Amino acid sequence: MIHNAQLIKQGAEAKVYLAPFCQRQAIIKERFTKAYRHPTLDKKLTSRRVVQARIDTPTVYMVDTENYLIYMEYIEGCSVREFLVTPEGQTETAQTKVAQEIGRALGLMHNIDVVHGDLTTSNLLMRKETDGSVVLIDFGLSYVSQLVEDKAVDLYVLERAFSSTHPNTEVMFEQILKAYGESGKASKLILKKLEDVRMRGRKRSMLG
Ligand SMILES: Nc1ncnc2c1ncn2[C@@H]1O[C@H](COP(=O)(O)OP(=O)(O)OP(=O)(O)O)[C@@H](O)[C@H]1O
Repeated sequence: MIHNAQLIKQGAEAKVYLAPFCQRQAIIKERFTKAYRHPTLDKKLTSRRVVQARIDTPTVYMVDTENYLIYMEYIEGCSVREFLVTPEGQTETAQTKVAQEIGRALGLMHNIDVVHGDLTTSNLLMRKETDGSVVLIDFGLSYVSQLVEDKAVDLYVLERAFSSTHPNTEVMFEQILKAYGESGKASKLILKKLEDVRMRGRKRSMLG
């Protein structure tokens, strides 16, 4: 039981709380499964890379390995998923701006060989204080890889999340890929690979 905590999400693998911590609001994530994988070598490498590359992610305040809790910065704002159902989120201007932010953030992340592993519009938050700049969250399935294929699959997972959750966002996703193509080192190669990954996805769904 966490003191004064407000449950904001009950998932299959974790509970997410909003709670006071050192005179501010913090997010506390409680995993039910075995201890956080965060302190393993791989996770340390991932988080160091992300911080060094100045990719915007919530600052981790504390990891309580005994109780499977991670304390992190509370990002005031909303997820891209929530934003896209607001009237403003359905305008072309707003979607273009957010798409550029997302594409740039993903380009930076892949530049440092971090593959997110679970890109969805719920894992992209928009910071209220900086007028909607995009913050990446939930690196629980992330890993370090230089492979073009892994990065292309990362993008494909997000593409599927867009097409299954947000109708009429094909143009927005194209804009994400355009911004991504302009910000990554090998991004043109990765975008080419994405076409193969899509084709495989289509074949698989045709086979049932
Ligand atoms: N640092 C944060 N600041 C603000 N809100 C957050 C933060 N971390 C998580 N949230 C909120 O809690 C939700 C769930 O968080 P998260 O994705 O980390 O949990 P999860 O249970 O692993 O979810 P998923 O089912 O997407 O894997 C987010 O979509 C977001 O609304």
